[in-house]
Formats: sequence, structure tokens, C-alpha cells
Amino acid sequence: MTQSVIEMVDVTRRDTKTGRTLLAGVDLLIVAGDAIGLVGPSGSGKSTMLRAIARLDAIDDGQIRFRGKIVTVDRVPMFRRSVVYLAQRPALVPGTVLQNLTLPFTFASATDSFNQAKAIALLSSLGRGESILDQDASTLSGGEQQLVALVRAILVSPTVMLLDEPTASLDAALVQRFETLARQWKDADVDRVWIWTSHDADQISRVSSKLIRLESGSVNA
Ligand SMILES: Nc1ncnc2c1ncn2[C@@H]1O[C@H](COP(=O)(O)OP(=O)(O)OP(=O)(O)O)[C@@H](O)[C@H]1O
Repeated sequence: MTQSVIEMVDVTRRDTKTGRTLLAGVDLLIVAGDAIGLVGPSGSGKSTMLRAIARLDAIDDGQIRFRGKIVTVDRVPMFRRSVVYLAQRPALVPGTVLQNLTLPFTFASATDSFNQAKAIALLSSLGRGESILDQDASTLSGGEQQLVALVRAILVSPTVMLLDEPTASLDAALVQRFETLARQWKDADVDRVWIWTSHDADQISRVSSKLIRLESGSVNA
């Protein structure tokens, strides 16, 4: 039987100020191993949907389930170790690259410790030497910051990555490096899942084996 990883059950989200519906009763089942391309016009709700799945934004109705269990507030810290959201603009904190990479391992929910050798190996596969660890993250280019954000996500060893136009501001060479590293993470475990949004049709065809189309906050089959 195919194993349910993420489920959205009749999920509705409204704009708190205007009451406008942003997600309209979305039902979705993501199973182990899925490589989902999430597409739709600008403003159709792709980021809203990924942020709802990641439990970064509250929903008004419905449920988000992970491995069949509702992600209740008390489960969110552990859920964040399994389901990682990567935004178009990397969410790095002030400090060095090392401080950014170790951040998830400083949280109370951390179940394992930071693996510096693995971090160095990942950075090296991106053509970056160990010295980058001591560099102030704010001095990196936007593209390099996004690669650091991907390395940080991989070090957490999640089951699910939610990739929200992650390469939109990267040049072609960095896009290729980003995709290669993300693919290595995914292929290392057949159960791993990603949902990847992009306006680049070629990228969507490279990274997805199933498509979900959003239109005005609803999923179109
Ligand atoms: N926090 C929020 N509060 C109110 N409205 C929001 C919020 N976030 C997004 N929206 C609105 O929800 C709609 C969907 O936005 P969203 O960013 O999810 O679309 P998208 O499909 O990701 O677009 P794009 O492809 O341009 O990134 C838009 O009309 C947007 O203005």
C-alpha cells in the first residue's frame, strides 16, 4: 500500500483582513517518494499552500496530516524536523555560515547533532571550500545564500522538502548545482518527497513526476 506522507483535508485559508479566500477547501494526498511540481499563475496560491502545509501560516478550516496524524500545535517542533520549507529568499540569520548551518541543532526539538564533516562535504560538492563556514552569511550573494539554505535543510535530514521557487534568483550554473544537490538528497531515500514550485516549465519537467495545478486557491485535476 502506498504510504501517506502529507495530507491536506478540506483546507481553507482566508485573508484575515479582507476575508478573501486564498485556499478553497483543498484536498491533497502526497505519498512516499512523490516528486510533485506545483504550478499555477501568479497569485493562484502556491506559496500560500506550501506555507499552510509547513504549518508556517494558520489555516481557517481543515487539517494538515503528516504520516496520517493531524499536525497539532504540540507536534509542530518535531514536524519541522521532517518537513522543511525553503523560500525563494533564503531565511538566513545574522552571523556566519557555520552559525546558520548549526541553528536547527540548537533547538530543543533537535534529536541529533550538527555533522560538520557532512556540511563540509556538501559545501565542497557545491565548489565551496571549508573557509566559507567562517564567512558572514550577509556577505554571500543571494544565490550562495540559497545554496547555504539548501545545505542547512539537507543536514536536518527531512522527509519532505517544500521548495517555493527556490532557484528564481539564481543564475544557470547555480540552478544546476542546486538541482543536483536537491536530487542527491531525494534519491538517497526512496520515501523522500518534495513539492516544488516554479514558473520555469523546463525545471518543473526536470523535477516532477506528478503535477498539481492551482487556480484561484483551488486544485485543478
Ligand atoms: N499573508 C497573506 N495575507 C493576505 N493575503 C495573502 C497573504 N499571502 C498571500 N496572500 C494573497 O494570496 C494570494 C496568493 O498568493 P501566493 O503568494 O500564494 O501566490 P503564488 O501562486 O505563490 O504567486 P507567485 O507565483 O507570484 O509567487 C495573492 O492574492 C496574495 O496577495
